[in-house]
Amino acid sequence: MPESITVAVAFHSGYGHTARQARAVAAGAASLPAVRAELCDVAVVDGRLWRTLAAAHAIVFGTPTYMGGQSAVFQAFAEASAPVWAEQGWAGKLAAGFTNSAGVNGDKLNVLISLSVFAAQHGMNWVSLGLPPGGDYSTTGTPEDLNRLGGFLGAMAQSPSDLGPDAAPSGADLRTAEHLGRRVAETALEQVAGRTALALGR
Ligand SMILES: Cc1cc2nc3c(=O)[nH]c(=O)nc-3n(C[C@H](O)[C@H](O)[C@H](O)COP(=O)(O)O)c2cc1C
Repeated sequence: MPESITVAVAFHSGYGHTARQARAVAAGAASLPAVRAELCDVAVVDGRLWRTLAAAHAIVFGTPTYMGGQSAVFQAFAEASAPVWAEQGWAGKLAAGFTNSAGVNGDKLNVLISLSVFAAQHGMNWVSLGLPPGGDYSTTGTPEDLNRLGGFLGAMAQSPSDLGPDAAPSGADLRTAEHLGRRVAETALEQVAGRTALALGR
């Protein structure tokens, strides 16, 4: 068992809303003992970023939804990862994803699908959100429910277009992001323990 497990949160945020979601994912991961979370802003693509991601056991990818897709800055990072892809440097790592947009729907699912395909191209193992749908899914739901936006592939958050990042995303969406970070960290701990038991290195 290594001394600690590292979960990297590789994200872009144009105006700060998705950055709050990223911090919540990191807080959820770091809430487990022996887990360290590293926040990586992919707007800065440098050697430090690649070294941090190479050392991580899991990478959670996050981006705002812009024009129904991932932001151009995130996509530039994704394309810059091609040399890592060529060597399958992230193969076997865990991956997960999150996105935030102004619309309740806003085409967020398209972004999560794109992030999961990106992870699959890298040979990573995708961790889903693992929560039942809350909110308007049933008449007993409330806006305070975890997963109030009813996604399964990753964590979704919604920030009304006239609220700043001090006021959005909502507490429920941030707790949903925390849940994702914790779930990824738990899965990473299980994976490392399993590999140790089987004496498989990575
Ligand atoms: C260029 C651009 C495109 C956008 N496209 C969408 C969209 O397709 N769907 C949506 O619901 N919101 C869209 N929005 C709103 C953003 O997703 C929303 O403001 C989000 O909170 C921004 O996150 P950020 O502060 O991390 O950049 C768009 C915003 C911008 C600037």
